[in-house]
Amino acid sequence: MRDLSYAREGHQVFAGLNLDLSDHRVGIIGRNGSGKTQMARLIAGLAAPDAGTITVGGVEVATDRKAALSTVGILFQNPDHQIIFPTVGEELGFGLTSQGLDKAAARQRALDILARFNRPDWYDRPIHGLSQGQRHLVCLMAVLVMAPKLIVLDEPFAGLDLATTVRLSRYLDALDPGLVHITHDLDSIRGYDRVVWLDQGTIRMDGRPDAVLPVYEAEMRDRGGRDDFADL
Ligand SMILES: Nc1ncnc2c1ncn2[C@@H]1O[C@H](COP(=O)(O)OP(=O)(O)OP(=O)(O)O)[C@@H](O)[C@H]1O
Repeated sequence: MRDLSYAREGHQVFAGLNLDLSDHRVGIIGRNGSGKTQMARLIAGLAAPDAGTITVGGVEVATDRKAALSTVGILFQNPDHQIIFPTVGEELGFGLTSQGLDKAAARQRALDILARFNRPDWYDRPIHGLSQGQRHLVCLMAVLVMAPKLIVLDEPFAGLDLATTVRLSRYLDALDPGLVHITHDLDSIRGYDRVVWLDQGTIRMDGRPDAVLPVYEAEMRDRGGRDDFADL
């Protein structure tokens, strides 16, 4: 991100931010409202900056939407905000056909990824009949089928049972694409290469997890211990 400025409905979220997230696995932490989700949307090219540029793997994601689709994938907390199509197969094939792949090739790629996740019978399954955890898995497969260079995770495990969370985290950790993981669950990023602490749209601290997380935790406990809600 270079000289990034971005406002939403009059609220200045970022003003001249510079940040390079080229480490393999980066955790992003910060209080509610610090700008994490807006940063995720900007990195994925779902929103365009008012000024400055965001480049992922050489692609300017806000302007080159087609290239951005196969460069960066994003997983949200709520899969229902992400899923568009009635069946699993259509959901998995959509990104591929919009990249110019013909229907038969897209179907094969979708079947391949379903087989990889041990769900060969899901192609024609209606998504409304899947559980929340299963829908998360569909979203993850829809991202992976595009073979992106970077995956942005915006609290994707909230509401999932522990076994599913551990399994999905384990899977994501072993992947080749870079990860930018936004979370309030500090344990899930302790083993990452780097943690960036966002505070009111600026970088408060940036470094290895064992340097950043203890300072963050101490400050949050200190703030939480006071009866002052004015800073929310
Ligand atoms: N549609 C909007 N209109 C106006 N302001 C907005 C809008 N969306 C977000 N904001 C503001 O932008 C700032 C950053 O919001 P953001 O959703 O990125 O926070 P966050 O760090 O993801 O918070 P949380 O941890 O609660 O999810 C907040 O001050 C928020 O009020």
